[in-house]
Amino acid sequence: MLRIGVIGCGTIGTSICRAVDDGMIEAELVAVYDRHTEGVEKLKSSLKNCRPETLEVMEMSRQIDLLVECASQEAVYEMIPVALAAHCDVMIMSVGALADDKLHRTIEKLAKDNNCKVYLPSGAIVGLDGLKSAAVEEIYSVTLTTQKPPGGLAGAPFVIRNDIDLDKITGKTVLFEGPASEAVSAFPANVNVAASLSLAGIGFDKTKVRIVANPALTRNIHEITVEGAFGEFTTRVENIPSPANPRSSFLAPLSAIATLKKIVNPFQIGT
Ligand SMILES: NC(=O)C1=CN([C@@H]2O[C@H](COP(=O)(O)OP(=O)(O)OC[C@H]3O[C@@H](n4cnc5c(N)ncnc54)[C@H](OP(=O)(O)O)[C@@H]3O)[C@@H](O)[C@H]2O)C=CC1
Ligand SMILES: O=C([O-])CC(=O)C(=O)O
Repeated sequence: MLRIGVIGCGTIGTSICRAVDDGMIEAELVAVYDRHTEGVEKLKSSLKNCRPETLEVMEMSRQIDLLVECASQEAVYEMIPVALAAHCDVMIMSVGALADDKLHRTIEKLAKDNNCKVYLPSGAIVGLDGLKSAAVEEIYSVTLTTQKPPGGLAGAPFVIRNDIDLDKITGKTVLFEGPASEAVSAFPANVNVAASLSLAGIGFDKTKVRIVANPALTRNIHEITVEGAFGEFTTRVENIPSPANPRSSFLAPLSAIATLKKIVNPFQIGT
């Protein structure tokens, strides 16, 4: 059975561990880790069947087949190279870290040298399947417009740096417009999806991102428009925010669980 370790015991990590615990994913949950000991203990005590150890990445990687990162972009730098060097496959949720070309190339080389896979779930967006197919031929443009209730953008470096008082926003306001390369560091906990889009399509510099604070919303909306030799498509998802972390949409942990189910399933459905 696939042996997994989970880094980050927050919203997504907890959902993944519970899905393994409930038998929804046929895997063994060997270890978990978070920089907050109380988060780890809370998660472990909520599990009915699994008894994971608490292990740091080096020790964890010796005992698992797949490391699941659901912590932060910083954790991708710290832990993914370590796991790949120890011959573990990896799944990355904080995909925005891969906008750093040096890190991207390091991860790609380690994965190839150690014969490992790097899984990037679709996360909170829909349409990556179509984009991947379309990208076989020329893509002319990819645009992501993300709208969140202002509270869902709290703590973003862009908001802090520009001294934006999110409580004072009374109407739909465009906060950011620019390339995905800038968006993922300006809003590291909000538009990791822009990184997945960039990697599946035309790269971080050409993928355009617009981030909108909209106090009229209770949902996180991601709208994607792709134009290319194939024609044009638009997808729009209205995501219910995760109750424990309004920055992350509920679809994100579901996507992580679906990816793990795909890894252990002999049938590989979809592009
Ligand atoms: N690809 C996608 O579509 C999506 C990606 N995401 C990303 O997935 C990641 C997880 O999201 P979510 O579960 O909602 O986040 P949470 O904040 O709920 O949980 C993350 C946990 O990991 C901890 N953590 C962060 N960095 C480290 C580290 N270097 N070492 C150990 N522990 C660490 C956090 O601590 P602390 O609170 O101190 O940071 C926190 O306890 C985030 O980066 C998020 O932006 C989220 C939604 C969609
Ligand atoms: O969950 C979402 O809506 C998207 C998100 O936070 C991210 O991509 O980082």
